[in-house]
Amino acid sequence: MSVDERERLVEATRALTYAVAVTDLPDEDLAAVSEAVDSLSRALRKQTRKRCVTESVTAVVESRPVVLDRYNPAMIPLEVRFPEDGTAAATVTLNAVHQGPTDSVHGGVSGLLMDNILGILVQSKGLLCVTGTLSLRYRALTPLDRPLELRAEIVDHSGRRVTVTGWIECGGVRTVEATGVFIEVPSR
Ligand SMILES: CCCCCCCC(=O)SCCNC(=O)CCNC(=O)[C@H](O)C(C)(C)COP(=O)(O)OP(=O)(O)OC[C@H]1O[C@@H](n2cnc3c(N)ncnc32)[C@H](O)[C@@H]1OP(=O)(O)O
Repeated sequence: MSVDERERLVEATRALTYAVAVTDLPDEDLAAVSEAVDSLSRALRKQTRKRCVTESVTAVVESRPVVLDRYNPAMIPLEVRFPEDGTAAATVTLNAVHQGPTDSVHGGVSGLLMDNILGILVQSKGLLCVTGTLSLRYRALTPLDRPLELRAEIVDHSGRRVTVTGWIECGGVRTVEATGVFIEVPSR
């Protein structure tokens, strides 16, 4: 499968996930849809790989911007920009698929976004790290269906520890603040 065709399939699957999350069809109509979806799963499983397609670390260091989780329909694709000031930035809009409290983003999903943008900033500097600690402060509910601005900046690098802070803002209101301690690991 070419990469473009894979991306198209992933996009179509995300659209399907959204449709499943919000459909209000009666039960009698859902049975036929379930059968069709099962049949698609069977068709795709005729040939499988062990793990999802991901960006290589080299691509992350060299390409600007980089798109995270482009090929995994269960994850949130994030186009990350790297401004001249050394930070990382991204804009994303979430929908009912990632709903937590009414009309708001699930807190764990905000944590995922923060881990990803903080982590990719560290990797963009050529540092191979894993998340050691991620702390989150939820200052306000993060709305669904509105553009969210994500930001990350490195505040300290001592020994193997890289400390990164970041936040999510919506309409100028900061809803989530994060601090991550990333630990350098030997390259495998
Ligand atoms: C591609 C897009 C970006 C993706 C971003 C997403 C990244 C992730 O989610 S990674 C997955 C989640 N993280 C993990 O699974 C990590 C699991 N943990 C581990 O592998 C290990 O505990 C690891 C590597 C963090 C530390 O183990 P180890 O290599 O033995 O380190 P260790 O010798 O104990 O400590 C090394 C240094 O790190 C510090 N450290 C270790 N663990 C932590 C921690 N959890 N928090 C803060 N500091 C820590 C130590 O204090 C020590 O500091 P110093 O050098 O200043 O004395």
